Amino acid sequence: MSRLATRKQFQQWYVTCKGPVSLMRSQNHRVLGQTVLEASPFPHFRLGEFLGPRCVWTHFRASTPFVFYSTSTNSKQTGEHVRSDVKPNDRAGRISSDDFKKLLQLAHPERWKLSAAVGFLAVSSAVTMSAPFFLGKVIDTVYTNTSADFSASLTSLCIMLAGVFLCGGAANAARVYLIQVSGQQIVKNLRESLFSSILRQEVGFFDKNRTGELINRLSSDTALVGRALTDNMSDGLRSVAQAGAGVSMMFYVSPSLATFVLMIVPPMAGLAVIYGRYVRSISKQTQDALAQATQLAEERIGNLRTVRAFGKELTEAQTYAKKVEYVLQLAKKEASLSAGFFGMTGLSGNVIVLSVLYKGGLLMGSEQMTVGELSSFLMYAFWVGISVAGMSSFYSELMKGFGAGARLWELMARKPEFPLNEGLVLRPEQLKGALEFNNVSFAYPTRKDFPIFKNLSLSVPAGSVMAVVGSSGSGKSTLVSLLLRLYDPDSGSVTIDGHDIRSLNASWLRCCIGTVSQEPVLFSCSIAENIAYGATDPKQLTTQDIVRAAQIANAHEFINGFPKGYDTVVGEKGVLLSGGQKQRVAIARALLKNPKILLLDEATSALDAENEFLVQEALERLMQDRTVLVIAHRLSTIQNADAVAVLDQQHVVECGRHAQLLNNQDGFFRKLMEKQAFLDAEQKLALAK
Ligand SMILES: Nc1ncnc2c1ncn2[C@@H]1O[C@H](COP(=O)(O)OP(=O)(O)OP(=O)(O)O)[C@@H](O)[C@H]1O
Repeated sequence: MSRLATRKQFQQWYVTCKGPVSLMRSQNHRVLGQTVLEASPFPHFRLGEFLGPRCVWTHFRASTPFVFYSTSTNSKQTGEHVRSDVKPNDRAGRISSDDFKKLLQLAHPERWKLSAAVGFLAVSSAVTMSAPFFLGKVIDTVYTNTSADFSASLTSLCIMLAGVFLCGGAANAARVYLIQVSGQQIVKNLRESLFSSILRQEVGFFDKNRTGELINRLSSDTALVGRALTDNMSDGLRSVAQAGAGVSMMFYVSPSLATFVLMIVPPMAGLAVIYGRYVRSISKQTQDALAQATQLAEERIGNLRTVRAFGKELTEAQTYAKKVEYVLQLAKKEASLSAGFFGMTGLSGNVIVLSVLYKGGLLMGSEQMTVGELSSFLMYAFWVGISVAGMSSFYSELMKGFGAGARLWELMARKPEFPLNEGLVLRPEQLKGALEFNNVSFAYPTRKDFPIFKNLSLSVPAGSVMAVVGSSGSGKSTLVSLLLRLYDPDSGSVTIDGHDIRSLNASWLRCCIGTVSQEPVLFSCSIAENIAYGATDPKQLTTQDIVRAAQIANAHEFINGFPKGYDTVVGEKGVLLSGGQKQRVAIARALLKNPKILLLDEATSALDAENEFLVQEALERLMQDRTVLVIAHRLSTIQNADAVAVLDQQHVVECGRHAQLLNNQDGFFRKLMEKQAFLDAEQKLALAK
């Protein structure tokens, strides 16, 4: 979470957006105020005008795409019309000593390889920079051709030079190898710790952050940091060393020609740098636009079934076409600017060479320079030009690395709101499974102004089955999330056998609770692997264990019906299985977990009669001897439960046995059942027709 400490920093952040926006100020997750801007300041306004100086965390919601940019740092953030957490990176473009330290720490385990690489770099650069001098000597030897043993001295000079070049080549190869291996090692370490840091975060974090953005940090930001530390650092060092050595050698070979060159090069190089920066900013815009198009494509392809079901292929294709058209326009602009840039740099390079030849020719005419010296000088000028160009790209790549690094440190340092593996672990015989919600009030972190529960209390005795009913959106699934401690209540407590779950070890707690949801998610691997996922230690499992679980879950037969049996791969999210089959695999998975507490979310979508029977039978077997909280949609589940809790108006309005609740003529449950019965009758009528 980045802190926007002073008003001055705020003042420099601007927003462009065509539609209404709302800005929310909060501190320590408490909303301090909200400003809704309907239309007046658009399309361009300054954040500082609307937000106070002590605002440390700002939520921004807009109805159309928006862009944030800072005039002070020239950095920018874009977004779609969905909500976004604004974290302007005021440090963009500036390197703090802390950032530098962190980068160095990252390189520390690879210090020996990197030091060796720097040694090889020194050797290869020395060879590269001595080459023009000795080549000049060769040219002079050939040109003057006066001595009697001309052939012998030329041969020995060339053999010596070939040996030196061979050493230079070998040193360069060793440098490249060591740098690349260390870079990959650093990226690997970074990815490992970032991935485990992401997995440790609480579920609320994933409500606020987009998956695509996190994946991007994992794949490209880590690669950028690795490259900045290794390839860029090595290329940068080489450029600096070669530019320094080149300029010195130019002065050594001909001080007057070197002074002349240094008078014309800096202004031209300055112009090229300014122009290059402009080209880079356009290129950044193209990248941003491309990222938006890719994001759209990713989401629509990932949810192709929904697109198809709504017949939106054409609309989506047109939306995508508009986005890529925008990318094309920017790319054309970039192309013409780049064309100008490269044309100009090529021309200026030739102008410099021409000037050196002209001035060098004059010096040769007055016998102040030999042909070999002029050749050496030209080669040094060429190397200096290449090294200076390398230094400018080194700087921009290093900045990119620092920017990516800052985003990674932030994520890696983030402490999850609930630690995963701390707290009390009960002994197996201590765990009975009695559940209790005591005066629980709760609102989701992303919607603090929309309470889901107010002083809700509910008690589920150990070993009993509690059915939870209520209209859609009344908070049934939220009860399950609180029990799994995916979120913490704002007030009140949730207890298991009298222990507040906040005091229990969260990993252990989740091992004691089995869940089967309406739409179970399977992973894209084999059926056997999906079932084994439920076991605490899958390595201890035998094939018989998996088959037995599948048999109890009524899944064995259909699995055996597949040509590859238990090795059948189920596709992304289990898309290659039917709804009923997925549920039975999920039940087998839960059976292997053998939990004391079971949280079930019955499927609302009707299965065919046979599947319904098989799933129901499997569920009944799974429920035996456990405390069960079931979000019930079937009358039979409600009738067979030990108690039924009815959720409405943010709390439990009724709780008791099915028959008892039905007897209450004005009760919410009775009305719900009447409505349900009415719906059922209508469904039967529709089927009969
Ligand atoms: N991650 C979330 N962030 C913010 N709000 C949420 C989140 N998940 C659910 N909600 C909101 O919380 C409320 C209760 O949702 P919940 O899923 O618990 O209801 P439900 O009774 O299970 O509904 P249904 O029967 O339709 O599945 C809804 O208004 C929903 O929009």
